[in-house]
Amino acid sequence: MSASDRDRVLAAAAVSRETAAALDLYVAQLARWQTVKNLVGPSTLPEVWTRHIADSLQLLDAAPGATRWLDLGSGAGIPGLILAIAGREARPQMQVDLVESNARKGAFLQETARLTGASARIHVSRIESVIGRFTGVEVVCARALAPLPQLLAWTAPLLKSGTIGLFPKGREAQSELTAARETWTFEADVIPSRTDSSAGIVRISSLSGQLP
Ligand SMILES: C[S@@+](CC[C@H](N)C(=O)[O-])C[C@H]1O[C@@H](n2cnc3c(N)ncnc32)[C@H](O)[C@@H]1O
Repeated sequence: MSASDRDRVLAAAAVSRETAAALDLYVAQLARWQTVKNLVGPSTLPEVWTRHIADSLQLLDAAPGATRWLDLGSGAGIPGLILAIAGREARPQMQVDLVESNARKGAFLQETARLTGASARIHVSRIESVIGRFTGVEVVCARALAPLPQLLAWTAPLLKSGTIGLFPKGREAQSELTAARETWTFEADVIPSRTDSSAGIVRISSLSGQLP
């Protein structure tokens, strides 16, 4: 891990010392669990501040003021737990639900949420089993989980009720949008990623129905 990456990311996020300490704790937990549980791609760990933390934090600006978040397929808490740790400083009502089916990742999320004091609720479950339980969600997000048509199939009831979808994507963003439009009607824009010039955040709103 590069100390300068850390300092740059924290300065850009303009977080307090308390939030910085909680993010440091998250990074320490990730490094500790990674040695035995392999939570993230090993090659990404040295770049954790840019590849995971900054990549997650940029979602906050894609949904200004939103405080009720749902993160699907959270893995090691990316982006959901990072948003729960850092988002509450500017948004005291911040509450993030995280859905992750893998038990060892779920255990990491439970322990790290507790240690960091994050306002996160962890659901160690399959998305299909729990997605119908969530109400009042302002933003649903998912990184590196599934192609856009599958994400929309899972989240359609929320997106039809006014929830915004934020889905970080790589070069495949446009082709996945085209594929999704074969089935769904929605408004979308692609916000350029601040951490990867070839990537973007697909923002979906106003999903209005499944075409016949
Ligand atoms: C490639 S990882 C991405 C993790 C994290 N979002 C990230 O960007 O690093 C996908 C995660 O989704 C979880 N997952 C896949 N299908 C799922 C499902 N149907 N329900 C819940 N979790 C699922 C996997 O266990 C895995 O941790």
